[in-house]
Amino acid sequence: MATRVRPRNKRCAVIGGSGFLGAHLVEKLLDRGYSVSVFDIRESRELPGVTFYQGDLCDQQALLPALKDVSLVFHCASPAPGSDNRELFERVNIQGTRTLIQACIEAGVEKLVLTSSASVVFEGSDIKNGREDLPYAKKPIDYYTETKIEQEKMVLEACDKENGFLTVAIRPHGIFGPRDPQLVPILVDTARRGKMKFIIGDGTNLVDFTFVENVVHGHILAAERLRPDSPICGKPYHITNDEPVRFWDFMSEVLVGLGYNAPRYHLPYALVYGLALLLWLLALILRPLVSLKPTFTPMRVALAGTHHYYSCERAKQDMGYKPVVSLKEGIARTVQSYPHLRQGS
Ligand SMILES: NC(=O)C1=CN([C@@H]2O[C@H](COP(=O)(O)OP(=O)(O)OC[C@H]3O[C@@H](n4cnc5c(N)ncnc54)[C@H](O)[C@@H]3O)[C@@H](O)[C@H]2O)C=CC1
Ligand SMILES: CC(C)CCC[C@@H](C)[C@H]1CC[C@H]2C3=C(CC[C@]12C)[C@@]1(C)CCC(=O)C[C@@H]1CC3
Repeated sequence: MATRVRPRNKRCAVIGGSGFLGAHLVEKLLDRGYSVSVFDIRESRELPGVTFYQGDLCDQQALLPALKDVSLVFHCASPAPGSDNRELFERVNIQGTRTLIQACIEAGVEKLVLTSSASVVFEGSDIKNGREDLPYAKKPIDYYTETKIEQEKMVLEACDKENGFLTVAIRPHGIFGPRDPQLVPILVDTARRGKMKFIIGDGTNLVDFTFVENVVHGHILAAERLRPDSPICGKPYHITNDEPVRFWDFMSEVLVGLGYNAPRYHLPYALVYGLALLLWLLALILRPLVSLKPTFTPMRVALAGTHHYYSCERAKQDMGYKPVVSLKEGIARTVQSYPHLRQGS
């Protein structure tokens, strides 16, 4: 029997495809008839239609086989944002992205879709309905944000219609959903250690939390709309649930859904932020002797106590984006997917 050869424009690669977002993206791409190469430093679960390449993004020779005969690349690899390893962020997010762009050009890839972050404009103070024309953070709040800014600039500047290499950046915010390794697990761990009793600030700050399937939907729309005549070339796009929610209502809904108490007592934002900063400094000073991992980092406190929600009007206009799963439904599906994190299990 003759094997069906998939057209080149249905072959794509997902860099970081073993991760939370990457794996959801791979599953949706398969549903839509793509064949997928996954490139990741970590192994992923085997799926029909997926060829897995294990390697480091910073190694061009390792990347090239994964990009062979591929016209579309999604780049969603990054070190975990919670780390404070500057060298690792610079190596993977900056040097690795530069290497990936060179490898894409060498392999004849036509389109590159970057997973950036709405946090590239966040400096720790309120952002309400922020649009994509906000300037990049001048004082990024951590190394993750600092290197995500450089990464996004590099990818957007590489957009070259004349030579047939098109790029776009998707900026999601607060991704959550089944198999997320950070938001729900960190929240539950904090609750289990009895530290989720307090609301930082007055609890009215609005935030975007975006269900993973909406983020995937935004990536695929961008990839399919990315053509030389399209307005999206070389631009960043916010992708959110378009339903800003009070940070503490969201946390409470997840906690209560899993059988834990919602936080009740208020603490002043400035006090908690100051303490988090002190702890962070202490951890830095003591690093040669002992490894301290504070739960309440300055970044987490800033995210928990300020407004940060973004407009996705541009994505609606230029690519017809509309969330496919509501916040309510997303929370219900997420809570259901973590039976092992329920209170008492
Ligand atoms: N989780 C969130 O709330 C948000 C995430 N993002 C971005 O979305 C992307 C995906 O994030 P998640 O899926 O949450 O993270 P994740 O940690 O689950 O996935 C990242 C993947 O990148 C891989 N990776 C790391 N270093 C690598 C290297 N040197 N070479 C090859 N692969 C490497 C990891 O092994 C992992 O599988 C990242 O770019 C992140 O900055 C943006 C906004 C919010
Ligand atoms: C201990 C509690 C005060 C907070 C627990 C939940 C947090 C772990 C998460 C709440 C907002 C999340 C978030 C991110 C990571 C996880 C949270 C801090 C990002 C920093 C992930 C990477 C990004 O690009 C931006 C995200 C913003 C929201």
